[in-house]
Amino acid sequence: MDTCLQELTLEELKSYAPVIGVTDAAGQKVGQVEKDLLLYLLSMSASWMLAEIMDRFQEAVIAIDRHGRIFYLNSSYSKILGVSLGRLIGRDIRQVEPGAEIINVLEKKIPVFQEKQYIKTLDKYVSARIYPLERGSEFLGVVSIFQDTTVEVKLGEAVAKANEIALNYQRQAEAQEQMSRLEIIGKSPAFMKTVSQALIVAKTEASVLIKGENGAGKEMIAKIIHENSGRKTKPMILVNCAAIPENLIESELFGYEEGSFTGAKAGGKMGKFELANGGTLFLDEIGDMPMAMQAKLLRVLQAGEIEKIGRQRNIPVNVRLIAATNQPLEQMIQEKTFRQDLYFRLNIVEIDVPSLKERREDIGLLANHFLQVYNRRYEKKLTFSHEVLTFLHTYSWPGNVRELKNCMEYAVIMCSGELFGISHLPPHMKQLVGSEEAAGAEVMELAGASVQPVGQSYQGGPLREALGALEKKILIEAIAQNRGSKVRAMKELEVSKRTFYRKLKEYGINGSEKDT
Ligand SMILES: Nc1ncnc2c1ncn2[C@@H]1O[C@H](COP(=O)(O)OP(=O)(O)OP(=O)(O)O)[C@@H](O)[C@H]1O
Repeated sequence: MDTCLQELTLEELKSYAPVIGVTDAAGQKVGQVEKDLLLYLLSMSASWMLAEIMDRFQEAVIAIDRHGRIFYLNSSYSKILGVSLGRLIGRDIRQVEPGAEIINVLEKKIPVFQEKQYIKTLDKYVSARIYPLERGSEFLGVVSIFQDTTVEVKLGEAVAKANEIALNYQRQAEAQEQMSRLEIIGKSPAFMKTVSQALIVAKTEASVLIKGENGAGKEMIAKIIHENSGRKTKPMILVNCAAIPENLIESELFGYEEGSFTGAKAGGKMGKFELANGGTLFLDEIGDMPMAMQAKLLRVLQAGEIEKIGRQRNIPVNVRLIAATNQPLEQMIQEKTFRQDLYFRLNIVEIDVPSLKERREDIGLLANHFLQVYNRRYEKKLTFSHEVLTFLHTYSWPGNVRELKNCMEYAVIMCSGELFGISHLPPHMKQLVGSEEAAGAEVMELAGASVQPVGQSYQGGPLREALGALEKKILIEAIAQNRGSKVRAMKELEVSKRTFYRKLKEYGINGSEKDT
């Protein structure tokens, strides 16, 4: 039978007689051809066409049969992997590319899509789609189609890096701005990292546990968090857990109703939780909170409401909690003096404030700042002598920034001239000048030393004022000798908590607002 070959499909061709007559476009017989030869030629031309098409793809294609033998590769495969096709056809994929994902698909027969796969030997990234090849229920092999995404990935990484740098820069600028607004001094990387962490956590509602030595600036960091949070228009209330007698802590925190106990104030009393409602409650020296109180605090944090003494119904409160400590709470948990459940509730985010000796770059800045502050306050014009500056940089500062601040105030008060020399340092520092202890050693033995008379002669004026000035100096010095710990200074001076904190407030020592 004569036929027009272009119109035949392979399937139709198979049903034809072994010899097929061939006509031209006008229907004229032009010759004949054997069916088998025609079938062969057609199958060749089909696979040749397919290969031609596949070679136009930018994606690399590799196909293996069910035994793992490579039977097809397109030219992008050889370009991306830098291998010649001839060397790979017929080889076992397990030997060519051991560990390749295509081997997993061969074994599991489940498709795999990989976004960013790194090929170490080529230093290239590829994204791949790997499918099992099936005809009906028969498994034939696997095809993997992948793309070289190295340029995109590296570009993406460069953009991410640039963004990170820009973000860091922005964070640093933000940190600087906040620091100057709140008069917080520092430039050391360690301190700047702490400030940056505070700014990040400020935007969240997470409870924060601030750790650091006495006087290192934990309260300052708490202020940064509050001032940069959504609660900044509401109060930040400070509670120094160490300064409140154990029997008063509950009424301080939760308040009481009028007439709820003998001695209760008329009209009752608002507790710190109520005062901080909508804002932030800063619990300083949380390690000093008695165990019974820890349990009550935990209950409040879990329930979001307080039990006011003498009141029937609980009061809902919305308070963000920031706690601070210089004590090893983890060890206290082991010793059963601090509740583990409370620790986890408080320590959603932990921020460490570095001690001053861990950031000596900040000493000069801080010393200068405080000298200017007290020069203005006491109307003086003190400048540092060379020896004092050297000493300040080598001293170990066990009381951290607070000790440095007190030292500056002491010198400005004591110095009658304009040059701040060694003789104007507090006695416990003066005696270290030139000694090895000044150079980084802890002044442990001074912690228990008795307070020395400060040795300033009477300079005129009423006795009441002269005694007041002397009392203030003694308080400052006692705190400095106790490495900034007010609690220890108070015990050493053998005065009641009430008197001690009233005097601190009276003389404006160390921000009396936290000493509730
Ligand atoms: N970076 C700083 N810049 C300026 N002043 C600072 C800085 N750090 C701390 N201070 C000042 O030092 C004193 C002690 O700081 P702060 O009360 O924040 O320390 P603390 O770690 O909370 O102390 P404590 O352990 O006694 O609670 C405060 O008067 C504070 O104003």
